[in-house]
Amino acid sequence: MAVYTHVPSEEMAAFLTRYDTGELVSAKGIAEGVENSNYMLETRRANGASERFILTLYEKRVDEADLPFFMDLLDHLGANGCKVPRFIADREGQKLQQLAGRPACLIEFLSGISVTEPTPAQCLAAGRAMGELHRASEGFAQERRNALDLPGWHDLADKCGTHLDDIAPGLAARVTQELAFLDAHWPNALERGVIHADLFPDNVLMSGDAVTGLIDFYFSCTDIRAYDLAIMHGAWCFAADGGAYHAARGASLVRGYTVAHGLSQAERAAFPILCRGAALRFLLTRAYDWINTPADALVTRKDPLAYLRRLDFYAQANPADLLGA
Ligand SMILES: Nc1ncnc2c1ncn2[C@@H]1O[C@H](COP(=O)(O)OP(=O)(O)O)[C@@H](O)[C@H]1O
Ligand SMILES: N[C@@H](CCOP(=O)(O)O)C(=O)O
Repeated sequence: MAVYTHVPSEEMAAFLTRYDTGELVSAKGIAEGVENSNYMLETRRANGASERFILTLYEKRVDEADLPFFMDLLDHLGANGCKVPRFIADREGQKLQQLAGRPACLIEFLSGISVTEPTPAQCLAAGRAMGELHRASEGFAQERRNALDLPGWHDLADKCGTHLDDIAPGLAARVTQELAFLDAHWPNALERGVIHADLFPDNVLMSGDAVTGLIDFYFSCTDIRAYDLAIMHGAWCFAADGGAYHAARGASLVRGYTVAHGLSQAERAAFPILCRGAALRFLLTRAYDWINTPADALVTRKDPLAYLRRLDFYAQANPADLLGA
């Protein structure tokens, strides 16, 4: 359950009077997500027309100072043909508000559902959507450092320390060994650009095989572009429990991306290493949350070991199996 901050309905209704959205009819906390508090709002205008919105209160990892970057990026991507939600301004032109003591924004609602076990056709469409996103972001001039880059993984591993071994015996040593490998082999020279950095199936809204929306840009940053595809590969191409690898999903995802954006020889050659880095990144953030979130907290902790299994897979994978022919 990701509603960390409870907003009384009177406060929510008063908040909405700042906007041209009509009056609040219903507000429901959204169970999905782990980072922020999200509510689905329904409003009704004087003419009876109803509309839906997302209300997000920023918690935990989102720094308020980064919100203008995310807002400008989504404006830019939307203007360049990507299906991303707009941040909605109040009557005075303000998009960033305070609600219940937290930074908060009203956001356009996009329809669609997230898939759990994607088909190759859905992977193709999702890969294409990421390729289009990377193309569309080429004219975006702002930059944001990725705090969860290789030095950031070292920091996280240090913070987790020997508690990693409470999750699985030997995990601390495995992480140290992997960091040493990545320090020696990370492909820093690859092309960089704006990346989403968390384009998991739950952040892609779909209708059948078509992508209807890309959401949750709160990790977006400037980093190696093909690393974004590697993150997607780990998130889309394994059984939901992190078990079996589905080669047909991997081939379709990469094909969709390649059609929309292209993937250079250097990016292909480095892809297994990028996948190892992506797997370690999610292993570490999940492990950190596992260690630091009480077992009875309202949020469902995500399993770090599902990413250890992916890491082990990528460490011995044949590149052709990851990329398709
Ligand atoms: N713009 C949107 N349109 C429709 N649904 C959304 C939108 N933004 C968020 N959601 C819903 O809220 C859930 C949590 O949002 P998300 O941004 O992923 O939260 P978190 O940052 O906490 O992980 C999503 O899985 C989706 O169901
Ligand atoms: N995708 C990450 C967690 C971040 O959650 P999201 O709901 O913001 O995508 C993971 O699976 O570890």
